[in-house]
Amino acid sequence: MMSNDQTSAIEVRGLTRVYRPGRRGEPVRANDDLTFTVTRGEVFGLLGPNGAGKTTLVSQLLGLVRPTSGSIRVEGVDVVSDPEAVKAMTGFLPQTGLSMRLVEVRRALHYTGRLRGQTEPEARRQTAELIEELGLGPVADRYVDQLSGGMTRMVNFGMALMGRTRVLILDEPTNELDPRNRRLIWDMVGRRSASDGTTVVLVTHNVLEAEQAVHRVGVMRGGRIVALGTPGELKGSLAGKVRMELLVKDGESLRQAELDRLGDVGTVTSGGRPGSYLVHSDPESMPEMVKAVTGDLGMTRLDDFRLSRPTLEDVYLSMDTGAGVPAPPPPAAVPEAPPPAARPRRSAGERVRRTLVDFKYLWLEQMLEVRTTWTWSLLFGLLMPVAMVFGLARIGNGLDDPASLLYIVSGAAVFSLATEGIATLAQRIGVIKTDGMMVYYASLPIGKVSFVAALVLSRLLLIMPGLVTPIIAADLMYDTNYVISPWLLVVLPLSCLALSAIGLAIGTLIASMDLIVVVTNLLIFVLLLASPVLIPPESLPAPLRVLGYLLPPTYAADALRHTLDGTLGATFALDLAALAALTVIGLAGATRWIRWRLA
Ligand SMILES: Nc1ncnc2c1ncn2[C@@H]1O[C@H](COP(=O)(O)OP(=O)(O)OP(=O)(O)O)[C@@H](O)[C@H]1O
Repeated sequence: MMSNDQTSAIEVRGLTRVYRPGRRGEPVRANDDLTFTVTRGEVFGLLGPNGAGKTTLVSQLLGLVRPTSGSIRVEGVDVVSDPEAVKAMTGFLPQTGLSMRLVEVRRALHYTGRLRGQTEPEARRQTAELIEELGLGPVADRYVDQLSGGMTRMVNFGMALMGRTRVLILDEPTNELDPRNRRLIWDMVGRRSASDGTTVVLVTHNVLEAEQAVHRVGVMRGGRIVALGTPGELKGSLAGKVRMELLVKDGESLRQAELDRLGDVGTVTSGGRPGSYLVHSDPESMPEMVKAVTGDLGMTRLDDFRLSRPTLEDVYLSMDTGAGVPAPPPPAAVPEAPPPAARPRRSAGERVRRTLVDFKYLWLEQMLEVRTTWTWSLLFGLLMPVAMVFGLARIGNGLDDPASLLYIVSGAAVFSLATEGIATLAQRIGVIKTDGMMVYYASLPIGKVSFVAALVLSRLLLIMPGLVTPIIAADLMYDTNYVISPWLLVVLPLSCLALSAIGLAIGTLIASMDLIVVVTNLLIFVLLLASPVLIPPESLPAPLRVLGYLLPPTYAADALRHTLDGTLGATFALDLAALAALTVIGLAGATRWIRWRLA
């Protein structure tokens, strides 16, 4: 989509990211003045211990985390000013928290392709190819969340490949995989880079395997790149050395005197697990080294020892302990970046079409996820409101009095709507945020409008039965004499929309899932206790009456009641206006507040 006449696909300059955890926490410099380039078609590995800043770096490459200072260009496009363009050309495999877990493997791949802008035939073709290539045939029609951890990872890897993007960012792609599948992943990464010219940035802890797969490695520590080069160049610091690996029996450790003795003949580092040590020395010192091990330590203390040439893992481990760190090479000379390629403007028609396609697949995904909870939804949507009508029959003058009946029916309908719409939608957003699924959605080139619309409309179908069943139930059992006005067609969906928008806004605004649950339950509780939804306001004490009119569901219940008894006057118009305003404020706010950038 964009072209850059330089050969560099990714240019990072002076990139720094400081996190400021809480009010009292010390600022954390997760990335500290990083400067490097990744050439087009290169497989670039990022290695480093936990907390080195690798995930922060890849999140910044995707525009999900905003840099504190410095710049990133992907294919000539500035990530900060145009993250959407970067997402459109980047496939991403996050470390955790992928969505599409409650749909089948085939759909997860297909929908991801469509959300990345593929046409229907392209998405189908690539889905079939990847199922074949990744060996997912036997599980293609199973739900992703029913697969083993390793299989899920394979599916997630396939999702990252959908759309044939120019850049792939893979955060620990081989986690949880067996050796055969690890090999398969590395082979596929190699093929994409060699034949399609795909640029790959991959984070891995698997140094030995990375050595086979990557062209260049950046080793990170404490937010900085402490070594950068090809595996061969990095091993240069240990070139000509002999490597001896020692494994002491039963995970015991060497005593200080023994470490000192080995230290006389070479550099000793930890082998990365208990009782394992690496000694690197000059070939001339080899006889002395063997003597130190077999004579001084004694074979009875050893489980194993072997001599070999150093590997990239040795370089990595030696850096990890601080011993033998190769001096970081000076920052690569980055050529002056060309001005960002002009982003071809999409026509308005094309933008609308894309938004609708995104909406369709996000909505389908949401609707299909509901399959897993349909029994509960059915129970809630159909039985609970009916049960409420009869449970509330003693309020006021009971169900035999038409005025009282209307209050109870519309109150029960709106109460059930508020529970489903406000509480479950807020909690759904909370789960999406806290489970890290937002990372997945935010990494796709989709708009927030389609995302929000798909969420709301998928819930709308679920909550509508809760609104309609008490009306029908009461009509079947009592002679209600409702006025069936066409306004019902406005009031029912508008009430659902308004209360869903409130749920969405609550879920979006509150950061903690626990707090979302408390707030939504509290809202429902207050609604029950103090609202003219269920009881005529005149029978309530004044403070409760006022409180009731502060609650949005009151307007929904009031509008419903007026529609059913045909009193469509000024109060009714006011109710509709309040519901419309709540819808607009809730949806516009949620679209604005949903954090597409994570930090
Ligand atoms: N949202 C955040 N708020 C505050 N600190 C953060 C945040 N995200 C990361 N950090 C801190 O930034 C540092 C780098 O974290 P990062 O996740 O980038 O490391 P990593 O190299 O990917 O680690 P791992 O290999 O364990 O995934 C760590 O000290 C971490 O605690």
